Amino acid sequence: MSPTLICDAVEWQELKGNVEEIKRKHLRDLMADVERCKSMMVEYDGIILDYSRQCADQATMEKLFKLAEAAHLTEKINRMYNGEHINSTEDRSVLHIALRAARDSVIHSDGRNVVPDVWHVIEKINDFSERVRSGSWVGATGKPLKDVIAVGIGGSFLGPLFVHTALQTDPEAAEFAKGRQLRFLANVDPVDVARSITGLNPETTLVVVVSKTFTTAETMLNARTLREWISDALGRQAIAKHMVAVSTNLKLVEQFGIDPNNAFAFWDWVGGRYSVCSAVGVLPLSLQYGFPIIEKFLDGARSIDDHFYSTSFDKNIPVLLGLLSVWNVSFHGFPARAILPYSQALEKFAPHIQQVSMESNGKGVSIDGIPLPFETGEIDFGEPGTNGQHSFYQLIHQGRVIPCDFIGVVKSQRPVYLKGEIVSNHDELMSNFFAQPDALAYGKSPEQLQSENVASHLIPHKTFSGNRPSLSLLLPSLSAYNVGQLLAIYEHRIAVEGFIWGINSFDQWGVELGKSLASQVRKQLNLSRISGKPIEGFNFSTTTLLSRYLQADTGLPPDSSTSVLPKI
Ligand SMILES: O=P(O)(O)OC[C@H]1O[C@H](O)[C@H](O)[C@@H](O)[C@@H]1O
Repeated sequence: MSPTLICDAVEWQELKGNVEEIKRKHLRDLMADVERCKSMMVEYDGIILDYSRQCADQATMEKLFKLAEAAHLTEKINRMYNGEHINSTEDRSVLHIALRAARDSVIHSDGRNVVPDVWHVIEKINDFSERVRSGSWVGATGKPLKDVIAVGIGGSFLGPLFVHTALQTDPEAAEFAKGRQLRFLANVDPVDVARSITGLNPETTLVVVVSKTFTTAETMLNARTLREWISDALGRQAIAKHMVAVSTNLKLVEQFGIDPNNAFAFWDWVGGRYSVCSAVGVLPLSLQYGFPIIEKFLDGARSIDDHFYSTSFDKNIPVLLGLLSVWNVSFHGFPARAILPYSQALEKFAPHIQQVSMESNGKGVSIDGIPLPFETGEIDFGEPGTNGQHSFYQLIHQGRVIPCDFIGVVKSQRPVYLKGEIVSNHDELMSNFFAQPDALAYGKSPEQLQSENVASHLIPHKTFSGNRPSLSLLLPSLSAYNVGQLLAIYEHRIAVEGFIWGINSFDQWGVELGKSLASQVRKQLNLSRISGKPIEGFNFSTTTLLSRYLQADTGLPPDSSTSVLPKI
């Protein structure tokens, strides 16, 4: 494929022209065209995508599909599914689809069919989680392990947290989780350690250390801290019963002191932020809910993998979503995207997508290393509706234009109805899901306000310009299967955006610089605390702040020969 930039393609220029036309139209008028709206609704496997409230028309869509062809989208998707090294800067394939592939499918990476490897680990998780859950695997003092702390950060944390939070209130999953707890320890802040162990007994706790590299500073210090917490209470030999690991680096797992038999592997062709369907998510989630529930989650993701691979662009939900994001960022110039699930169970969805999207697509050069003359990625943020409505929606309605993803669920996980109320509680929630997109699209004109006899000095304040784009995704329910579908839709959408922009969505060099500067600070803190060495090699600003920091009492005993665990 040629190393030219997509913005030089005639198809890109065509869209530049189209956006000027679209800007002259108001969504109010676009929404009046029923044929247009019909063409902007697709359904697959129970999920409906309605993108009729995008500032776009059928001509835009045709041009976006042409842009996709110009960007060789189909070839790029095929190269991903064929296990080619599309993550070229790390010389790796990108095969999270293999993590949820059917047992009999064949997916190659470097000449090897990886599906049997995947299923070998799945079987091991199934077996281990069942032993822990049934009480046949017990802790060092013979007690069943009913609580799990998953230690990990970034991709080794956010996806599993999102899925866990979504399943916690699913009636079927909750039934299987009775009497068990799953907690996460991500931040290296000792306060997070204190929170994660408060109320837990080491005798009945299993710690799962999750790290692709097994070198991440935060995770390793937290893992050492929990190792200390267990051995302090139960002795060093208890580690074998109370700590297991998920990693691609099984050598380091063993060096840490975890029995290699209790390590669950994954592979370098799984990116951290795309790893929730590997042992990273499947192990802690199976410990909590049992593997049969998590298998449904994998099935849901697989359904979308098949759809993404084989469906034409005009009916392909992840492709449509990805193209619309490119349209909003690169042609309309909208820098952000709000993710607004009308479901409290999806409260950790936006934080997960923040990593998947911003770590994948926040890049400054093309995959061939050419500086980009256009912006990539978007600023993702979000909160469940209706909470967001009482927080930042003011800005979305009358301030800056932010394309919104409204995500709704037809059937509540926990229906409630109060006698005498005109609607059920879920209907009340969903009234907002259906109303907000129109409020954004149509707005409210000064003429409407005048006809309502609004005082003239308030008219500018109460006017809504409208013409603010959104799209709606309606899921039938929020079962493990649907959660898997939602995850895969966003994973592939984000890949589509990167494929169109011509960047590498699967590396993350931008996280390295801060890490290496932190290690210089760590060395300085050690030298200053232990031997009173002066601060050297930092600028005026950092030197001043470090001096202030070092002057204060740490709250720790001066003698560093004993460990101190959080007081709880
Ligand atoms: O799983 P680990 O190797 O511990 O990595 C955890 C995280 O580390 C870094 O911050 C990367 O940018 C993330 O993509 C990754 O998920």
